Amino acid sequence: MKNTLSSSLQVRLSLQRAAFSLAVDVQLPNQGVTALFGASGSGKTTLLRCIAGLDSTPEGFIGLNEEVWQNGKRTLPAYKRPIGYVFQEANLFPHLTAQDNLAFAMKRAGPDSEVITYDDVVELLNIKGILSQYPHQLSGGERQRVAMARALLIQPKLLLMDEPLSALDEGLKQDILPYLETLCQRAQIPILYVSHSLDEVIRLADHILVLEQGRVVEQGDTASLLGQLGTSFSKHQDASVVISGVVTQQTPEWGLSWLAFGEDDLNQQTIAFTQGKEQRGDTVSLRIQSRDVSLSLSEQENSSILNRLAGVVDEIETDLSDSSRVMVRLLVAQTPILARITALSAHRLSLKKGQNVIVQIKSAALLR
Ligand SMILES: Nc1ncnc2c1ncn2[C@@H]1O[C@H](COP(=O)(O)OP(=O)(O)OP(=O)(O)O)[C@@H](O)[C@H]1O
Repeated sequence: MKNTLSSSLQVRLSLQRAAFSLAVDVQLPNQGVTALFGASGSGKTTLLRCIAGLDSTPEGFIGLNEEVWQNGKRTLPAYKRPIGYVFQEANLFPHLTAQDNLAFAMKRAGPDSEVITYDDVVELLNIKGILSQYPHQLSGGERQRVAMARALLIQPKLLLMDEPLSALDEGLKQDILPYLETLCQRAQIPILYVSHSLDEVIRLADHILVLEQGRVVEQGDTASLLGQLGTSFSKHQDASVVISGVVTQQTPEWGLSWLAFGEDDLNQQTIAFTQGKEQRGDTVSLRIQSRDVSLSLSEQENSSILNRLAGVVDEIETDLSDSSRVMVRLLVAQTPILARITALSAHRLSLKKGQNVIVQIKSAALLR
């Protein structure tokens, strides 16, 4: 089934199921991770299942790059779609070892493309030592890593992940997230990733699609969506922005690295953060939580806060559910940063659009 389409995942679907209706018309990037975010019951799983061909929407259109999987006249059955699917539960065959579960997937692999080799998958997900085990002998996190390996060894052209970490406890989640991050960076295929966790979305997603009652209400690349007001993210208690830049300086004696960010070389600012494995010259993304940002009208020379950046107030949003707080969108070197402060402070500082302020960010609070 071939058609002339631009390079992307195109999904146009409508489905009515009792009181719930799904109506989606989106064109998603054909690379990187797109997070599907939204409240319980908003239709995230239903959308994935329709894309996979597990739920039927005869009128819809689904195409990836030049392949059409569904166009109203013809529908490619689920088992013929080159899709890897990772569910909340690993769903491995209980009577097969991890290795045999993988071998089963490899038999299903499409003949024409090798996304990733067996050795790479085993190394990437660090499962060499558990290949001879049966699923019941594995921990939840190990089972989920095998399930991810299995999904990749189908050599899919699209990977669907439906809350793959939600059944794991917090410790296991933190153990498995780095594998997932590497997988997302290394896999040269588009990934649709359903999650309720803003933390996971920020760490993994390049793009975000927000669903509400079966409709797409927000979408965009992660950094710009997080930097806007009036979205579900700016109202989130963990509202954050992500800034990317280059490490220009390191002071190991103080355990700090310095990141230069900004629109261009002439208009850059530098921010200190706790040193990790990064080297000078590396590109690094930092998450700044709005609650860790404070504002001042003048330089506080005697402050313990290292990061004191010149910024301009761009927009102020009142919090309808809590009149004691406001969210201020600032531009620092043309980069949006959000500050959640009290309404009283905003009043005392007479904050208004276009005002110059000093944006103070605690280095110790910055997250990689
Ligand atoms: N098999 C089904 N028959 C009837 N209604 C269904 C069926 N599966 C899901 N629904 C309904 O469709 C709506 C969307 O469900 P869906 O599972 O896609 O939401 P979701 O966003 O993935 O939710 P969650 O985050 O809780 O997993 C819900 O109202 C749900 O009750």
